[in-house]
Amino acid sequence: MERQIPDWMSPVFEREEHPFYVWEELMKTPECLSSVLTESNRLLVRQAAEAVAGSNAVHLLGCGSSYFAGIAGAYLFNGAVGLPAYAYNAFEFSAYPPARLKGSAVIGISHTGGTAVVLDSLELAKRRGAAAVIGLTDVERSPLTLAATHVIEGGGGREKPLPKTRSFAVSLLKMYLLAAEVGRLSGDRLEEMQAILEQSPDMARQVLDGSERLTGQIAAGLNPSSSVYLFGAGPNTASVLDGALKLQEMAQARAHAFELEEGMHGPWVTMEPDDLVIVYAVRGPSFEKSKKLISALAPVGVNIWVLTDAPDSFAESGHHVTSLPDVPELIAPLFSVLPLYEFTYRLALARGIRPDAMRLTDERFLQTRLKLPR
Ligand SMILES: O=P(O)(O)OC[C@H]1O[C@](O)(CO)[C@@H](O)[C@@H]1O
Repeated sequence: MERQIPDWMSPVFEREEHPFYVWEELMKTPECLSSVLTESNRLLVRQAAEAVAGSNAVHLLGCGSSYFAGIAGAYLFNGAVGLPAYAYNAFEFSAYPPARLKGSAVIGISHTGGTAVVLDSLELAKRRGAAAVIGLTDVERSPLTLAATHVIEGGGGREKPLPKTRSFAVSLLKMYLLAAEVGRLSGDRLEEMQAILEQSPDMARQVLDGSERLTGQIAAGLNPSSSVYLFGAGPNTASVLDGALKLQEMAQARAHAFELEEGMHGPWVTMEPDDLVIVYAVRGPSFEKSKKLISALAPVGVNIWVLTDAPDSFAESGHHVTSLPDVPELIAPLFSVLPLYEFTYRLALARGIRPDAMRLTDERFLQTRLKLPR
């Protein structure tokens, strides 16, 4: 069948064994975070923050991982900066826009800087009188750069494989730096958060190194037909959404992500004993409820993996436990998502799946991908 493969798609067909591109990109996360922390970028952040500081609300939008980064950003703007903030899928924003965009800040997130509905959304925001139209992209001189009034770049350029990993952490760092600066301009002291962001490349490296062994063990022990359920609350809602997306993209796993409370209102009854349940139990308003979910699931017999900044609370539990860094919950996703990517990569290898390919080596899926409207 006659067809044109776009250039950006060709790397997904290149590698047939470890290390796949997706692994290389994930391992580059620390250096890509460092590339955001440059003097020139700090200037861009300061200029963008001045524009956001005078706004009456913050609207964040993107697709896939970039949308989920927006969800995490909304928690921070609401929780630490005191600006009402909302996150949207970019198509939803452009087709069903919120009322009263005048005077607001609209932040479009796109790793590639070329996703059409993100560009449409920023044009709409300008027409409707937004006070600031900010773009976060990892690709310099991308269409997003032209569409936005302020752009925060850096981040290592376009990821080669279709499933993106480092882009989520990079978008979060840019957004957190922006929020911290807006907070500073408004008189809030977010110094602890700022200090952690400065150390984020080293901390990300520690999380990646520290979780590699356990994530490999969990992946190797999982039954090929098992589903994966992910539960997270607050900012870690973004982590479970992105974790599930990567499990689908890289390992074609049946993965389901839920806000903690939502998952307890029905979806849990579809679990089977061989399934894996991943629960974020992070100190904060949802910690006790997460613990109760974990202990309530015992009779079902599922495998449980707890990601927590309070590992002592689960020392005797018999579950898989990953220790997360001791950081404020509002910026936790920058680190807490990383073990999920490692697990997903190992699961793809264990299941004989090429994680770069997003199933496009199967002609039927390739034909569909080429026809999907973007
Ligand atoms: O951030 P961008 O470049 O707009 O792309 C969005 C999404 O597209 C994908 O690459 C493929 O669906 C996701 O991994 C990513 O989150």
